[in-house]
Amino acid sequence: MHAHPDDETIGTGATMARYAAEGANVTLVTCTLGEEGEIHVPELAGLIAAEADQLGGFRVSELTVACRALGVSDVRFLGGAGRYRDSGMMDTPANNHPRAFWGADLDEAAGHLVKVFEEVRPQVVVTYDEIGFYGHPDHIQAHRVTMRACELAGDAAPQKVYWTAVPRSVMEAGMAEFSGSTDNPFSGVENVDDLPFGTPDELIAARIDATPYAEEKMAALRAHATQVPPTSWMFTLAAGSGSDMMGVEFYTLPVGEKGPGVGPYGWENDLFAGVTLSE
Ligand SMILES: CC(=O)N[C@H]1[C@@H](O[C@@H]2[C@H](O)[C@H](O)[C@@H](O)[C@H](O)[C@H]2O)O[C@H](CO)[C@@H](O)[C@@H]1O
Ligand SMILES: [Zn+2]
Repeated sequence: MHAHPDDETIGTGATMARYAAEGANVTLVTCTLGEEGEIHVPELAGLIAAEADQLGGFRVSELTVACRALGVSDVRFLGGAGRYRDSGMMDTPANNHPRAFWGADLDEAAGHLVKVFEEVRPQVVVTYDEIGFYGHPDHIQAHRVTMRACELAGDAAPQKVYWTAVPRSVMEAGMAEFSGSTDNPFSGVENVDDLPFGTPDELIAARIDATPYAEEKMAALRAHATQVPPTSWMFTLAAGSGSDMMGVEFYTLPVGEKGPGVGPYGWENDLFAGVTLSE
């Protein structure tokens, strides 16, 4: 359950590609069309919300191409395409748009997700933590709607709910990797504790190694060209010594029992560890 087209790839693209390839039914629910995003493709600049306001429709096409690269075919929008609008960054005027996801009625929005749960019957659901990983209103709302849907769904609720996360140790490695780089995403940050995200390693529940699917993730990132320019630090990381980082994604487990794991903190390498698979 993601907020905008591109989040599925940035946060969980390798995981989605791995499970799709392994034969799991992967359903993506995206809450908005990303109407309020920036545009990093100069020839498309006129689509911006303040002008033609066509970016949402274009990002639907980017999402279609990205999910094809990930091998994911069940791609849905919460309440149907266009029901909820990208709310923009926190405390911007777009927060107050009548269809802004940030202002959605929680139970109404959760009801749309319950309908998906009742149809798909997921054993596992993935979304963001309480701060939406980095504080974007649509990410926070995606968290709230998902957790509310789990409360309302009864026997259609998942056995396990994961939240995307990055271990502090990986953040520190990333800061070291980019310390001398001109496109340092951590510029101005002295200490990993100063970052608004990052989870203590001991609170991580799963380290999903989908390294064999890193290239699928990169292809999907390239599909989101309006949001992820070729100069993005993600491409720098993928081309550098941090390339393995792109194929490994981490999660906490707020709902459900952790299955068998490895390492000092017993990290799972399978989101379905310990899950009862329906026939
Ligand atoms: C990854 C993600 O959630 N992207 C959102 C986010 O995009 C940011 C926004 O454009 C901001 O103005 C930029 O400075 C920042 O670099 C972007 O990551 O917010 C957008 C508007 O809500 C959203 O469309 C985009 O998907
Ligand atoms: Zn987002």
